[in-house]
Amino acid sequence: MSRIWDISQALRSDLPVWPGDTAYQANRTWVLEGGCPVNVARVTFSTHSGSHADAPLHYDPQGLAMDAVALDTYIGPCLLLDVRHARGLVEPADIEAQLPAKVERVLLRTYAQFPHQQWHSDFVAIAAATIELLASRGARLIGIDSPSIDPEQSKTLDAHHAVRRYGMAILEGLVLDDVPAGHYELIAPPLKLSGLDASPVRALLRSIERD
Ligand SMILES: Nc1ccccc1C(=O)C[C@H](N)C(=O)O
Ligand SMILES: [Zn+2]
Ligand SMILES: [Zn+2]
Repeated sequence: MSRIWDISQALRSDLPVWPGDTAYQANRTWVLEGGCPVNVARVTFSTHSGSHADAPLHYDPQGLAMDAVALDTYIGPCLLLDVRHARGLVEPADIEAQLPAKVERVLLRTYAQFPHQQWHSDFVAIAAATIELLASRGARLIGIDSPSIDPEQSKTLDAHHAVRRYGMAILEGLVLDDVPAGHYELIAPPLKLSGLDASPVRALLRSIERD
């Protein structure tokens, strides 16, 4: 019997968001009462809310938008690595020993405890050299529990541009506290948001029955 872990943040009104970005907001537009047969809501949120996928368009003006990316990148075998020892940037030395010769998708756990209630500007990001190492091992997707693979104050977005050079996909804002490091099936397709730069995902990990 396989097990499923939900590694997604809840999208909710007190969701911490990137400084200056759009807060998550939901309003009831139809209320099931007095002859109205349904409840319906309207939501407003940033494309980078919670657990999300970046589209190449986010960091490349000619990049593919969210509705145009290949979906198989977000579904398939992945390796979750525990890099809670990393400080500032996850460097190649932080993961090399745990990295197989070939890997398709890598998720990095940087938090001892995911900060659900408050924004931390000093989150751990990823060095461009680490993206290059992952690409050299065949990685098509890099995921992290931090809100970005680059530091909050970065203007050069070195990790995002390394991802662009290798055509990799990005997941950010994952919640990895409850999942032991190891091999899983990742299921985290983005919404088909036409022409947009990112999308929230319902990210799941499913255990792999090893024979
Ligand atoms: N909302 C923003 C507004 C401005 C600049 C960055 C963000 C981000 O959310 C960072 C993003 N998650 C990233 O892909 O690095
Ligand atoms: Zn993002
Ligand atoms: Zn990003």
